[in-house]
Amino acid sequence: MSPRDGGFAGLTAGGEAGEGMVGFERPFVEIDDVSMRYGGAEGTLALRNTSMRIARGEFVAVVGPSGCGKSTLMRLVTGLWPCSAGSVIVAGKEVDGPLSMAGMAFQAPTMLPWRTILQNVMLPLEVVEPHRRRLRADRAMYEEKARKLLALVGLKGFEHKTPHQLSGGMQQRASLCRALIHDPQLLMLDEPFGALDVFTREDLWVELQGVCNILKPTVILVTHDLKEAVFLADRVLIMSARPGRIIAERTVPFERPRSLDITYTQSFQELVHDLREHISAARRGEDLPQPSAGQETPHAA
Ligand SMILES: Nc1ncnc2c1ncn2[C@@H]1O[C@H](COP(=O)(O)OP(=O)(O)OP(=O)(O)O)[C@@H](O)[C@H]1O
Repeated sequence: MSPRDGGFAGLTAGGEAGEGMVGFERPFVEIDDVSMRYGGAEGTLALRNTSMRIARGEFVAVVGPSGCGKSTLMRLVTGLWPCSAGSVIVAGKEVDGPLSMAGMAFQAPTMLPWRTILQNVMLPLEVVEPHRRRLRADRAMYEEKARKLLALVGLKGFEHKTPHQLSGGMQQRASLCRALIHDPQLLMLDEPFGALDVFTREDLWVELQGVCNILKPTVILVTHDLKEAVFLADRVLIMSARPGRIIAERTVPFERPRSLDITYTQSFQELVHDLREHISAARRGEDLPQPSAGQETPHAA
């Protein structure tokens, strides 16, 4: 994003790591034969020989039994932890430390209680270069961008409230804005709506879909909610029980934009049911047959 683009232009796909990558067609995220063990040789093997490919701009959901290594995968992709074996490559570069091009949102919105919502949303700009430098030069433009993001998720008028003056759902909306404020090319969402009631959650699916339609980031969403995975994703990856690896995937065939009405259709429910069967089998330590040819995608690892 350029500080001279007036702010809202920054609400479209792009960003520093994309510059000079015209014609960049290799997968945006490449995870090759990754294993991860916590706590040394005798520790917990969280992931074993996991591989996947994610295309630029693709929205991928990762589902699997509890404790199978989904959050671990997120940590490896964002560079918060190094992998024990294998490689993680994002935008053509091996990940060897925290990725500044990633925006993250987790189950708990973790807003700083003494800062206003606007200040919380702008927080990444104070720590992520080159925005930190640019923020000093053009604070008004970045503030405008934060306001526009907040308006996009229905928080216009709440900019100067503090987090405790907002509901859980409103805080989660603000945390999505915070994840998006530095124009991330990669959006990592780890159970972002897990703590919310079903109505708020569904509202936020629609809002997230709308935001992604404008910003077009590459998204990896970890979720236990299979409806959420099918509603939001282009492709759903299913992990085995720990040590986790991808055992199956499903391409989601529904056109965008999707309305919540599709969640009541037979084809939607069949896909959710199919995912549930895979996860039940994974919990029992079984692998179901791989997808038929029509369901495979070119990004499959
Ligand atoms: N910091 C850590 N130190 C040691 N072990 C860890 C650490 N973080 C996770 N683990 C272990 O690694 C395994 C995978 O954990 P992870 O949090 O990645 O799973 P998950 O699929 O995200 O779980 P859930 O669905 O329950 O959120 C678990 O057995 C967990 O106990």
